[in-house]
Amino acid sequence: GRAGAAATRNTADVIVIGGGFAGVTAARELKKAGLSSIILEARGRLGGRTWSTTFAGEPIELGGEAIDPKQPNVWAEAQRYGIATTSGGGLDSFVMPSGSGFTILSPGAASTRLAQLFTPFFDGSAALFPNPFDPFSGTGLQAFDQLSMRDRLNQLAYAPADEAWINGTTAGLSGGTSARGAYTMLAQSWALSGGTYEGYVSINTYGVQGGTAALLNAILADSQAQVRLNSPVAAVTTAGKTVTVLTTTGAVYVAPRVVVAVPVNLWKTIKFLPGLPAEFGAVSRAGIGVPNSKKIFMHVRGGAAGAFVAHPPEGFPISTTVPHSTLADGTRIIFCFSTDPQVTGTSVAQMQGLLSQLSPGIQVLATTAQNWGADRYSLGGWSCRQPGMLTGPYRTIQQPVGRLAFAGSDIASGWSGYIDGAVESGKTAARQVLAMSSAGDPVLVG
Ligand SMILES: Cc1cc2nc3c(=O)[nH]c(=O)nc-3n(C[C@H](O)[C@H](O)[C@H](O)COP(=O)(O)OP(=O)(O)OC[C@H]3O[C@@H](n4cnc5c(N)ncnc54)[C@H](O)[C@@H]3O)c2cc1C
Repeated sequence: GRAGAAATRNTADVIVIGGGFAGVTAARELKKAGLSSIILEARGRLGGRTWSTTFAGEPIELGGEAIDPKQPNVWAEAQRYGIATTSGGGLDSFVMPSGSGFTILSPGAASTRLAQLFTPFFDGSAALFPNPFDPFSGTGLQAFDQLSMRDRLNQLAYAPADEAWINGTTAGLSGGTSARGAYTMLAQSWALSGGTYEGYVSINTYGVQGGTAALLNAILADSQAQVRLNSPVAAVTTAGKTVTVLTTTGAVYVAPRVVVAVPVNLWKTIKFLPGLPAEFGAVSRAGIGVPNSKKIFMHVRGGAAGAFVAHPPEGFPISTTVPHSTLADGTRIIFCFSTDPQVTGTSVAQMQGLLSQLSPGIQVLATTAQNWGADRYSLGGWSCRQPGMLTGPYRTIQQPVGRLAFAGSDIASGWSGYIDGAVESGKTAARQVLAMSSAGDPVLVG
């Protein structure tokens, strides 16, 4: 009847909560297996922590950007849909810590020393992660997982001038201080990169032609999912064979199975009935997406360092700084990261003050930034597990609970913290959904 027809519109074989790479990939994998899905996305756009937009007339990515052949899940998606990759232009110099300031070096000289300094940091990574796509494959993981990146720096007792070259990277990845991020997080990325500094830095070489949105949209089209934007989920209730999903706007969706593909940091904001195992709430409250995380784009002119990469030390208000593109008039677009609560990224004067220290004479013309830490639908930036998480609750939070499967780069087995991890986890969640028994499920029409 009429009431039944109205109810079925909000029904599919699977409800996918969250329309980032993890959720969209899960929907596509489910479609391949013959299951329909509805994607409920809180924002007015898909993509989550990837966001293709423009700045100074150029295409930019305010979130995740680079993909690499060493990241097999996302690379395969680009190949599957015939989406080409891009790579950046030339590089003039590296700007590195020196005394209380900075020095401008040739890329070759700086890279050689960076490799020398980083290599001992990662000694033993291959034993910890012999199969780097299975984070539990190694021996001795338990003890190493208790270490923060700061603990590891301290173990190696670098001379202060040496440590300053690499602690900006460990602090930036950790979300502000090297004491926050787990050493095993970076050790696993290193192992995934083939165990060399060159392999590790090369993962930032390639972008996606047409932006990450082009890749996401290709996967989405294949999923044939219905997409409901502006649909933040407030509650997920399982009763018998039915999961009922309620949005903050009062819409109700029902399905026999659900994929929860929101950031881990958002789990604590959704009311799950019955409640999830304690590990889920504990990790969500502690956080995997790093706090205060910002990506800042700047349109600049001139400067002594030319097109430069900078690695400011821990405590400097911005971290890694990278050239993006050169415009026809010779001005440049560059970007940097910051986890300093005092840095907004939207103040030209503030960025001018900081960049002048890196590349004297540089002129900042305009900026734009995204604060992922403050964003209510990410509550954090890139993923970085904290000490003890991998060998503690991580296995549990990768598993389904009843009719709910969980997805997201934050809980990936391989490249957690990367688009690749989101794609991997979407595939895993779809497999988990397919493995859930369908015996006695309600027959859904629609
Ligand atoms: C600044 C920055 C730079 C990065 N750089 C790179 C890079 O160069 N290369 C790389 O590979 N990775 C990079 N990453 C990481 C990469 O962007 C992420 O790992 C990946 O995009 C995460 O995808 P996801 O689907 O797991 O989560 P998300 O993209 O966060 O998707 C989750 C979705 O859930 C939605 N949502 C949240 N709450 C709700 C709710 N209650 N109801 C419904 N929907 C909800 C969100 O709006 C979002 O769309 C970067 C990340 C950041 C922040």
